[in-house]
Amino acid sequence: MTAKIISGKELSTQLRGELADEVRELKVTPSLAVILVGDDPASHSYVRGKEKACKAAGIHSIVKHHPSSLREDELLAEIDAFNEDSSVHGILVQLPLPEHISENAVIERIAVNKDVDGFHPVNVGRLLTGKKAFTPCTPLGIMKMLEISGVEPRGKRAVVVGRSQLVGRPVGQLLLNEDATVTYCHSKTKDLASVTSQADILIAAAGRAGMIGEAHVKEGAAVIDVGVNRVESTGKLTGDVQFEDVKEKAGWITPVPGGVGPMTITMLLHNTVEAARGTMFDDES
Ligand SMILES: Nc1nc(=O)c2c([nH]1)NC[C@@H]1CN(c3ccc(C(=O)N[C@@H](CCC(=O)O)C(=O)O)cc3)C=[N+]21
Ligand SMILES: [Mg+2]
Repeated sequence: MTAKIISGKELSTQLRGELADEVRELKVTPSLAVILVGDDPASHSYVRGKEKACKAAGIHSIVKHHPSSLREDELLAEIDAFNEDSSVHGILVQLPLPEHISENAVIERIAVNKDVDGFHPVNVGRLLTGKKAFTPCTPLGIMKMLEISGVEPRGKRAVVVGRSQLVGRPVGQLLLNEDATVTYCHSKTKDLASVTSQADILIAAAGRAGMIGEAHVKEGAAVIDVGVNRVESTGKLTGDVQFEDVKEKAGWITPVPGGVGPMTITMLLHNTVEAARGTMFDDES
C-alpha cells in the first residue's frame, strides 16, 4: 500500500483562511503575546513563524525578546502584566526556557483563560475530566489531521510513542476521549516494534530522528510524525519516522516538514481566536 500523504501545510492554508474570516467577524482584534527568552535559533524561527501566521490571519501579536540572563521574577512580572492587560487575549512563553527558570512556575503564572498553549495545570485537568479547555496546539492539530483524513479513532488501537507533557500525554487523552484504545510507549518500553505494529493510529512523538521504521508499522496504519529533529550537517528538519520506507506500508502518513508543524501554528491561531471570544469557560459547572 502507498500511503495518502496528509499535508499539514495545505490543510493549514485552508483553516487559516477560515480563521481570518472568523477574525473579521469579531468585534475585537484577537491579540497574542509571545515571550521568547534566549537566542536558540530554532525557537526564534518558530516564533517568526507564529508572528507571520498571526499577521496573515488578522491577529495582533506582541513579541517580547529577552536575553537568556533574564531572571525568573522578571519573567513572572511580565506575565502578570499581560494577565492584567485586557487587550491581550493569549499568552505564550516559548519553551524551552533557560535552566535557571522554572518552566512549571512560568506556566502556572499564566492566566487560565489566556493559556493558548493549554499547558496550565487547570487546563490539563479540565482536559482530563472531559470539560472544555484550552488544548495543546500540537495534539489539536493531530486530531484535525485525522479527522479530515476520515480516520475515526473510535474502537481503534492508538499507540503514542513519547510521553511529554506538551504532546504525548495530551494527544493520548484526546484519542481516549474519542474512544480509541490508547497505549503509551517510551524509552523504557521493551520491544517497541511489537507494540507499535499493532497500532491503527501511530503517533511518533519521541523526538528521535528516524526511530520509527517499516517494522514498527502495521499495514494500512495512520502514521503521524511529530518529530522536529534538526539534522546538524544540513540544518534540515527531519521527523521521527523513516518517511520513504514507511509510506510504502502505511495507509496515511504526515511529512516533516509540512505536516504537524504548520498545524501546531494553525491551532495556536485557533486558540487565540477562542481566547478573544472569551467564552471558553462560560458553561462552567
Ligand atoms: N510554548 C510553546 N508552545 C509551542 O507550541 C512550542 C514551544 N513552546 N516550543 C517549541 C515547540 C515546537 N513547535 C513548533 C511549531 C511549529 C513548527 C513548524 O512550523 N515547523 C515547520 C518547519 C519550520 C522550520 O523549518 O523551521 C514544518 O514542520 O513544516 C515546528 C515546531 C512549537 N512548540
Ligand atoms: Mg528550565
